Amino acid sequence: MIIRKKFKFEGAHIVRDCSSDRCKKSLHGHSYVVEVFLTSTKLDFGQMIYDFGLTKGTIKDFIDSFDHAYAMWSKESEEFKNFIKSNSDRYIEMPVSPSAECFALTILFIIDKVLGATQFNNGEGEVKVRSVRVHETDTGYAEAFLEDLKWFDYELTDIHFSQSIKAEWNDPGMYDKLKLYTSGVLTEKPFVNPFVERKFM
Ligand SMILES: Nc1nc2c(c(=O)[nH]1)N=C([C@H](O)[C@H](O)COP(=O)(O)OP(=O)(O)OP(=O)(O)O)CN2
Repeated sequence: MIIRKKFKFEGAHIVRDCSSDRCKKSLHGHSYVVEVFLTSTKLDFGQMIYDFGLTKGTIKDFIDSFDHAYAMWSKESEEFKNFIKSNSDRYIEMPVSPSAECFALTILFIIDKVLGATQFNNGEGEVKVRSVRVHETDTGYAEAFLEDLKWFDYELTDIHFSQSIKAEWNDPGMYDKLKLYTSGVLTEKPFVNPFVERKFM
């Protein structure tokens, strides 16, 4: 079984080296729609794969990082990157191009790590991200699966969120915690879901 939760963000980018002239040469934006698909090995005590509400914490905060933000490939020139950094508060530097494909891969990559760093407290099974679909326009989307992550060898430390983005997270330290847990420095899962008092056993 698969569940799906939809998120949205308004983002800006340039996709260098693509075939579309407008896309590769001009800064432009899209109203992105992100669909996150989750699976599990069993249903939780509420007979759900994963309560939709639980995706509105860390996962939503990460996706919302891209809202009103400029997403740029770290391969951009230092001059261009410095221009963005000194003239725009919200930006994300990524080791991959900000194409729909790479947004999907990057969001999938982070959600996979977030789920691994989350302590589930309502009898959930092994909750996994099945895929992430990123709609760039009404007519085009890219969908990334875990097996596609093999195309890139990137680490959480290669993705940089600006200070202004981090300041708006419910926990401004969440990305540092995720990096510490993923690298094994932190041994306890940093994201803890609420305990649920059960009425039916
Ligand atoms: N496979 C991909 N192709 C394109 C991407 C992408 O991320 N992955 N991105 C772009 C551009 O960002 C562009 O702005 C969107 O392109 P397109 O779908 O052609 O946009 P239009 O609004 O012109 O499309 P309509 O057909 O009018 O809906 C280009 N390609």
